[in-house]
Formats: sequence, C-alpha cells, structure tokens
Amino acid sequence: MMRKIPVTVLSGYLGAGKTTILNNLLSNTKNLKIAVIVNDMSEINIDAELVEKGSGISRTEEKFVELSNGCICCTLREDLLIEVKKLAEKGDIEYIVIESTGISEPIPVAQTFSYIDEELGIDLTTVCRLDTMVTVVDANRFWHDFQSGDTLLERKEAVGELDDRNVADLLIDQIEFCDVLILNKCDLVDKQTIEKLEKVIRTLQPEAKIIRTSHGEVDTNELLNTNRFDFDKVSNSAGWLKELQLGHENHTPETEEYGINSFTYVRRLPFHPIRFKKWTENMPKEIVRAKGIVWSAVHNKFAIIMSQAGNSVNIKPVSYWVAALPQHQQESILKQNPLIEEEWDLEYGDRMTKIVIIGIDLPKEEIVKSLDKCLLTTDEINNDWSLLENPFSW
Ligand SMILES: Nc1nc2c(ncn2[C@@H]2O[C@H](COP(=O)(O)OP(=O)(O)OP(=O)(O)O)[C@@H](O)[C@H]2O)c(=O)[nH]1
Repeated sequence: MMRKIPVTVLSGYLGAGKTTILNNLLSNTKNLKIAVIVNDMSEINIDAELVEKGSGISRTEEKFVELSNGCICCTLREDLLIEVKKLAEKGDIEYIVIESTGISEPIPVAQTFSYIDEELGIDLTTVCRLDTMVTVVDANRFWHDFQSGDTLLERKEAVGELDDRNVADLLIDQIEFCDVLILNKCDLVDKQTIEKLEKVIRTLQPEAKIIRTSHGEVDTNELLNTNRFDFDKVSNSAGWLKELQLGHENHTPETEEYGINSFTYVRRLPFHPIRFKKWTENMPKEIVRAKGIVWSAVHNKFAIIMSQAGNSVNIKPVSYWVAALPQHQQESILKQNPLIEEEWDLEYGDRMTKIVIIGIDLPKEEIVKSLDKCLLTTDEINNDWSLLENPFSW
C-alpha cells in the first residue's frame, strides 16, 4: 500500500506570522521533500515569493502550488483537492504544508482531507493523512482585532460583497479548531500580557498544544509528523463545548488566575425574544466568548444557537427541538440519545437554554440576574406565547 503523505495546515489571521513560520520550517527541513501550497488572496501572491526567497531551497526539491484569487475554505476547495491529488500521485513528495489565507476557516480545510468529495469523486483520505492543524495567533494584535467589532468587508479583506464575517468570529474559529496553537510575536508583548492571553486562549481551547514564539521560531517537530490530528477530537476541543459537556450548572474551574473563568447558564423556561435580543445587544464587556442553545418563546419548534465572540453576536435557528417532532420520531431519537432522555422535561421535553460564558472578571451574579430578567414572567407564561413579537428576521 502507498504511504500516505502527511499534511500540516497553517491557519491564522492576516499578518499573524504564517509565512515567517513557514520560512523557518523550510530552512530547518532541507532533507525532507516538502510541497508547499500557498493560498494568497492578493493577485501577485507575495507569499509564494517570500517562501521561495526565504527558504533558499531549490525548486527541484520544493513544489509550490499557488492557489490564486480565492481562499482555501470556500471558492478554491476544488482547486485544493485537485492540486493535492496531483502532488500525491507524482510520488516524490514526502510532506505537504498548506499555508491557508488569513481569512480562511480551518474546518472546511480539515474536511477536505477527512471526507471523500462526492462531487469531484476525489478521496484524499487514500493518499494523504492530515497530521497537524496549526493556528497562529498574533499575541500583539489579538485583543485589538478581537474587540474591534470590524467585519472583513470593512477591512477590505472579504472574499466578496456577501462575505459578512466578523474578524472576531474568524479568530475564534481558528482558535477553537486546532491541534497546535502558536502564540507568535511574543517579543512585542510584556510577559504578564502573554501569560494572561495564554490563559484566555487555554480556556477557549483546552486541548491544543500552545507554543509561544518570537519571529516564528518553532521546533519543526511541533509542526510536522506530530500525529496530533483527529477530526472528532478537534471538533470537540472548544472550551465552550467542554464546559457544556461537563453539565455542571455552576461549574467553576479550580484556578481562576488572572480572573479568567467560565460558567454555564441553564434554565428550563423560555426567553422573551425581545428582551433576550436586547440583552445580546448590550452584553457585559467582561464576556470574551459565549455560546450555547437558546429557547425563545416564539420559536417553540426549533432550538436557537447563540454565538458571541468579542463584539460579534450571531443568533440563528439550529435544529428542531425533539419535543416538536412527531411522536414516533421522538421515540427513536430518545432511544439513540440517552442523554436527551435523561434531561427530558414532562411538559417541555428537551426545550431549555444552556449558554456557556467565558470571560475575564465575570460579574457572574449580575449576568445571571440580567439573563433571568429575559425569561418569561409567570404572567407571560400563562398567556399565549405565540402572540409575542418575533424580533429576528427568520
Ligand atoms: N516583531 C515580530 N514581527 C514578526 C514576528 N513574526 C512575523 N513578524 C512580522 O510580521 C509581518 C507579517 O508576518 P507574515 O509571516 O508575513 O504573516 P502572515 O500570517 O503570513 O501574513 P498573511 O500572509 O498576510 O496572512 C512580517 O513583517 C513579519 O516580519 C514576530 O514574532 N515578531
């Protein structure tokens, strides 16, 4: 059987230091035949030039595949698939490193290597093995970018006019889906700031290996052939998800260094949709990350997902409540999911709100009180909920 080519993917926001890390890596692995796939948004593909010059490795040993005018995660997924397959079939490549654009999300890239693409009929899992998903974070710019509230469009970094992603959402996606997280540019930040940032990132991403670097200098063994990647494991590695799975209503981590803490807000009553929406528009500034399932009184059929990062809040329907499904479906779902059955309420079924809140110096009691004020009052519970106004566009 053909040996599968290991693949490392470098993600990270624009300017975090991906190219610098790649250059260091290439100059330290001169005996390994590495193919580099560089995906740059700009027309001149500056990254590829830098890689070439910086590494000093000849073209015979290196293969550069530049994917132009798009980003790996969406428009050029097809290109990526085809390029990787071509490289693998050539047979003289020992390793593939992909530097994704600063605005690409890691999950679709990982999916490209984990599942067969039905449309193109390409199955990379037979020729490649995703080895490590690396996310590079700029320790100096992180808080500035995270709290900016900017969208990619405002920064002229979007894929197109319809790309409404927020910088904070992108940063959180990259942090929450990785095996190795490089906290780069530590030379520009004082030690205490780095310690605190690392603790926050550790809370957002409890599983990944965190490595502090300056000028992208990192031991190659931390990036290549680490065998760290596992799709299910990394999909469940986000801090908010771990906290949710713990299932303790008032769970508090043992260490609260730097005031970083988290808790889960759980209620079995619905929110008044307008009051809840208002709450999300004025969230306490101490909250860094909040995510969870919400039960809104005008949306009794489907659960809503609320995801906040920095100044960005997304609220949208996610799936039907099991209790809103026909009886026979309910029964088969409950049979397969003892956890849902365990939490089943005789009147409301699986409808409930569970929000994980992660932050710094969180005024927990105040937050809980303000959220409780969004719940339906006893009077409201006794009235017809369907008459409540729906403030959302869906
Ligand atoms: N002071 C300092 N500067 C750094 C460090 N790492 C990278 N830089 C500089 O930061 C700038 C951006 O670095 P790149 O490696 O190009 O970042 P990138 O993530 O590849 O950027 P994009 O391709 O635009 O997404 C360059 O000018 C680097 O020289 C670091 O650790 N400390």
